[in-house]
Amino acid sequence: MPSRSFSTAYLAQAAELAGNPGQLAAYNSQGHCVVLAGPGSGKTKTLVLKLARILAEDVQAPRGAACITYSQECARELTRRLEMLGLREAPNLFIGTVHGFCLRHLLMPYGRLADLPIQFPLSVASQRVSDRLIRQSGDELFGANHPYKAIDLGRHRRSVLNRNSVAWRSEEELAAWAEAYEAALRQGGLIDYDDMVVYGQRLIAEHDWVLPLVQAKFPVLAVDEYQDLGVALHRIVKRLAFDGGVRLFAVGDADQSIYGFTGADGALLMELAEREDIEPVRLQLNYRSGAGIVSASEMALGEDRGYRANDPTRQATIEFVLCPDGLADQAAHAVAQIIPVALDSKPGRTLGDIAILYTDYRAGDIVAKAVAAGGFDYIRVDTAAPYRKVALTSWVEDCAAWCAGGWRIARPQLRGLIDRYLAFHRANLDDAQARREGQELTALLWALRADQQSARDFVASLRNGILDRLLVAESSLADQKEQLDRMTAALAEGGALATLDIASLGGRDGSPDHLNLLTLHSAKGCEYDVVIMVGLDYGSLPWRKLSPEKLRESRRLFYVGLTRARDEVHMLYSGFVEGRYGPMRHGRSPFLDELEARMRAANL
Ligand SMILES: Nc1ncnc2c1ncn2[C@@H]1O[C@H](COP(=O)(O)OP(=O)(O)OP(=O)(O)O)[C@@H](O)[C@H]1O
Repeated sequence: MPSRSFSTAYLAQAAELAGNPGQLAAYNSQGHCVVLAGPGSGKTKTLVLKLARILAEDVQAPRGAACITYSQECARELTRRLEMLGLREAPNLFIGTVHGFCLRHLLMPYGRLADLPIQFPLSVASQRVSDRLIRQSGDELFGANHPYKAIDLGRHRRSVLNRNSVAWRSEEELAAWAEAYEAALRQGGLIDYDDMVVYGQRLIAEHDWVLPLVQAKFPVLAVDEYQDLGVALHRIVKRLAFDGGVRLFAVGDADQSIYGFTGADGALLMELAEREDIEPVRLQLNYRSGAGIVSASEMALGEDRGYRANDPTRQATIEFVLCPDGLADQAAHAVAQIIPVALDSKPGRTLGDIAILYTDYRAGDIVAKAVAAGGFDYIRVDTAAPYRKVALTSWVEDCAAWCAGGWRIARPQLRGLIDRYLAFHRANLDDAQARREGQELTALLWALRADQQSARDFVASLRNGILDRLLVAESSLADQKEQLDRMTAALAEGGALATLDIASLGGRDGSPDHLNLLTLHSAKGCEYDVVIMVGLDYGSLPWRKLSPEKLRESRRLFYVGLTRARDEVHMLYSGFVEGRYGPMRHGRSPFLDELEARMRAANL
């Protein structure tokens, strides 16, 4: 057990690992370690504790660690959990997405020296500009209404890194489109999100001198959700760890790999775990779900992984519900029947403990309408959400949480908010400047504390007070400014979030008073008492006529949904999906047929 000074929260959590030999082995590991484990097995918990321990025992400031993950939601969860242990974003602790790491810690410091063929200072294309250039370059090459899809363009760029290879040319149209789009970006002096990782990889692969510089700053690299990170990051990790002497601690679950369309591949995690110089650790206990849900989820996956519930006596509810009149009927049933009963059946359970999961934002629109008609407030996470979570919008939400009362219990911590704010300044601030900026932010947030205030006024004050000035000075934040502008527009009179108050803005990642509406993809990494999955019809999940690989990925998506639940899973279906020309009656999802048959055979 650790020797240096640790917070009480750390000691309490670390003590919990003592009962789990796998977690303990990972926690005590001395070199590179990869934790492979199923849902709810405490991978993220082990990762944050191990990182805290390494930082206290093995690494001296100003050296530190980089902790990276795939999405902004996961990065925020990591930030939250590390803060609870007393660790927060700092010059020697990076907590964020792979894109943020590549931009801030590879391309910005070393890209110019390496003479990368991109323009410095770096300027990141906003989503709007990037979408426009993709569309224009495609139309110019192939004419309007061409059959090629932007999603495939992205996958090709992310997954084939060698532009001189046969693989790059094997999809000739996508290669030509990528080259035209990138030329248009460069003409505007811009890079996009994929460029960050692709050029980050190139920098690391082609310039040996970068390795000791990264290693000097970050002798430790922790990666969460490894299965989602794709081939470019995999190469960055391998080069840093096995050529650059960076110590690696990675966790992931290939069965939860659901981003194949972005080029991610669960096999990369397995490849890593099979190396001789890595200590692999497997975790079997599921702390999250009741035993019935653990068994059912393995049946849904169609694989026997040997996972067990930590508490085999805990009750679980799993039900299949036919709602014959389509998705709106399913949503109405969830609102009128399932949610009221779920709220009543466990003392202290709130709306925040319940989630409705669906396949895409169109289904989200139908669900949101039914939920609003039922009089419930909700938080919605999908592509139709009024703004995307990027580091800046997440930070604004966390400032709101602090001002709305979080300051009383240091959740989030003010120091963490200041350090994240300083990290938005791409130019290195000297100590005096950093202190001044920190003092200014503190004074502003202190003045904005209020238990009740409109979110619109709060965001306007934050922008007028400090943010707009920052955004004018930092062109590399253009993509993030776009999302902040969308947040501002949604909060304006007549906007989708016009009535939001500061506490709800701060609680958009989870609030006891709001039901959670999410796509199955966004639910990754989350947990709820009660999970209601809607749209489980053939043609929706899975789509029909999928390739075997895409069908496997759909099954994993179904598995991710099921495994979010602690106590109850309700699976709703109608037996048809709405098509362009009316209902298409292909029956319910074959995943449900299989699962129900297996559960019956096992007497579950
Ligand atoms: N040793 C332990 N003792 C008690 N509770 C634990 C232990 N390890 C993890 N937990 C709890 O189990 C739950 C799941 O943990 P965590 O989120 O770290 O799992 P995960 O493996 O990252 O899950 P997923 O892959 O589904 O996102 C959390 O509520 C966590 O606090």
